[in-house]
Amino acid sequence: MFQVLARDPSCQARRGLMELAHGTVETPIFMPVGTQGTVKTLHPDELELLGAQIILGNTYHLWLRPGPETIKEFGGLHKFATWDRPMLTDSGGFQVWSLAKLRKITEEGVRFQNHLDGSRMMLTPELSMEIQAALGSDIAMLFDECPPYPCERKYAETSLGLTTRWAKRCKDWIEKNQPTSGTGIQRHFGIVQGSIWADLREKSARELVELDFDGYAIGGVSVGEPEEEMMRAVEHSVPFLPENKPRYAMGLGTPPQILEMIGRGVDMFDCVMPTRVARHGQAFTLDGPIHIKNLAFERDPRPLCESSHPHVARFSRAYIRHLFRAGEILALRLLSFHNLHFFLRLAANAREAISEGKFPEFKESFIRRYTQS
Ligand SMILES: CNc1nc2cc3c(cc2[nH]1)N=C(N)NC3
Repeated sequence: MFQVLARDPSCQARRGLMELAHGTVETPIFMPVGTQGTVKTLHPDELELLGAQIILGNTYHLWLRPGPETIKEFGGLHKFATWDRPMLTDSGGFQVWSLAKLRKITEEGVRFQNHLDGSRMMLTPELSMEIQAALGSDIAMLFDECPPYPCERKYAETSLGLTTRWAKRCKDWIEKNQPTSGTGIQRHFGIVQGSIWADLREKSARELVELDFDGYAIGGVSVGEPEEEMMRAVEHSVPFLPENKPRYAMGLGTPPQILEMIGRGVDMFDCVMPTRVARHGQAFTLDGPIHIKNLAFERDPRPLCESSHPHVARFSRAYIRHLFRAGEILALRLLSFHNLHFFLRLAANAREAISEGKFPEFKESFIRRYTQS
């Protein structure tokens, strides 16, 4: 399922290939987030034009609406959304934590109030696996418990025990029901927890590796902790994860954070930032982010960035600023397209640099230029 093609000689960065049911994914990879079955404002053809290899969907959102029955009737999420490349679905653990109200965590699962209509619901490891099988994603995330940041050590310790026991229940469900779901074998990734404690991160990683999954995510990061805590959580987890399996840092991050993580041996990333900040007028450039509403761009004839995709580079900053201030939907689409292209190119350039054995130099020069302005 995963093959390491090249390792940078002076850091932990590696280049790899993931063979999935809907195609091959090169790593390091950035995965656009398509929470409700769409990457906001963009058509699947545009995602292909961007070179997106794999996108994310969310079990929690799609379970609540339109519901797994509808999606199953269309043959799974790929057919429903007409996206025929790989998809990864998150398990709902984090979304219940971050979105639902009145959460109650029990050994059985998480009881909560649906954030759409307030109805009481219960998500369990088995149900999360069942929903993801119905979605037919290429990679399904295990159902985990996400400790808030900050939290007491005791809480983190108890929580990671629950995450491991839930991982075992997911594994039992998979072995009993291995969903080929008509769209080929679905892979499953465990999620390492343990919050900010190195020994708990090690314990969580070892327990998940013992259960043996197709890949491993580092969870409990990008939940409001300081950047150095995020880096340490990865440094304390990666050494206990198998070299020959993909590693996925969930929910992050900025371009510099992604490069720092690649240098620490992380292969996969997802973040809503590129598309979310686009809807607020922020565009990423090699000289750092710009806010298109800024008066400075009123007559600026240049494209958003020198590395912009032709699909967007044909428009001046002045024109996009006008559209954005006029509330034109095209502004949101152009900025979303541009920002995703920026993140996808960052990953593609990182892959090249790793193959050339020059990743540290690439990382340093990118971050220097990106942060100097
Ligand atoms: C935006 N930050 C973020 N941190 C995350 C952490 C997790 C996650 C999603 C995240 N997104 N999904 C999980 N199932 N568990 C851990």
